[in-house]
Amino acid sequence: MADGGQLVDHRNGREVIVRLRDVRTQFGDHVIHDKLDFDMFRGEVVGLVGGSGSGKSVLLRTIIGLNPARHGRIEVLGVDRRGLHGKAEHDFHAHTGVQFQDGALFSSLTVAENIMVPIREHAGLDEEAMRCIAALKIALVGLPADTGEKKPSELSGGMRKRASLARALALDPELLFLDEPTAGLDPIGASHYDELVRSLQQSLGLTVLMVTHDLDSLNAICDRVAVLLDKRVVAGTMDELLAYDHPWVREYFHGPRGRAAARQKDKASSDGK
Ligand SMILES: Nc1ncnc2c1ncn2[C@@H]1O[C@H](COP(=O)(O)OP(=O)(O)OP(=O)(O)O)[C@@H](O)[C@H]1O
Repeated sequence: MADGGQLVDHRNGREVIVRLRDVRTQFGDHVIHDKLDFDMFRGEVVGLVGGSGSGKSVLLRTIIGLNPARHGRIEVLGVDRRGLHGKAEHDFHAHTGVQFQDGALFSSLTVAENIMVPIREHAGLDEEAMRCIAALKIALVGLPADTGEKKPSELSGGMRKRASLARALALDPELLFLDEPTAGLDPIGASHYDELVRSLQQSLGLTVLMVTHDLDSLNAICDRVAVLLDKRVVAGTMDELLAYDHPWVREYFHGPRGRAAARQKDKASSDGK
């Protein structure tokens, strides 16, 4: 195994933007991650998969600093997470955007007001400028302009996901974390969301970590896949993981859903020729 939990070394001089070494997380006696290494390179989309309860959301929360690691080193954007407190931590959050599993929009606020929350907290702009930025982000994620005046409860599930993505992009982050963003969407809605993330990643130069159960998303937009296995990360391209011999990996990637997703990918690439 190469550095950072990689099956094959993909560094090739690329900038490591997230670097975890020997990380352990636990709740009481329940150890979730142990001796975990993980690297992410600038500009890539990494899908994070693993069995239910394997610790995907906890890993994401640990990287962004919402869950303290018991042991190990976590560097994000070249900064040691553990050394961040007060203003430095506050500034750090401006460089990262998060779309939580349930969207986590404030139900009493309109979509525009939701997007303005992080801007108000970090940028200190006047009301008019914040409204302009909110309108821009709403357009960026492909929502109609009048969505800004609506409450989250007035939106469809797919629109709420886009609204929550717009809020995650409010401060033009370098790093975007998405926790099961396509859960609950129908396959067409999910594939439109995937296309949106890919095009935003390319146009804005984002680095994206996406927790997912969705094999279609992995095939469609992820450059590499990180699998949580036995409390550690094993990361590689889809082809490298398909060749990796582990019971969970075999069942996940080579089971009926894995085969269907692979057929879909083959069809998409032959249609594109
Ligand atoms: N705040 C917490 N306190 C105690 N245990 C927790 C806490 N958060 C998560 N856990 C436990 O950590 C483990 C990993 O949880 P996590 O939510 O990361 O799993 P997951 O891989 O994202 O699962 P799923 O795919 O079902 O969403 C679970 O056993 C969960 O019960």
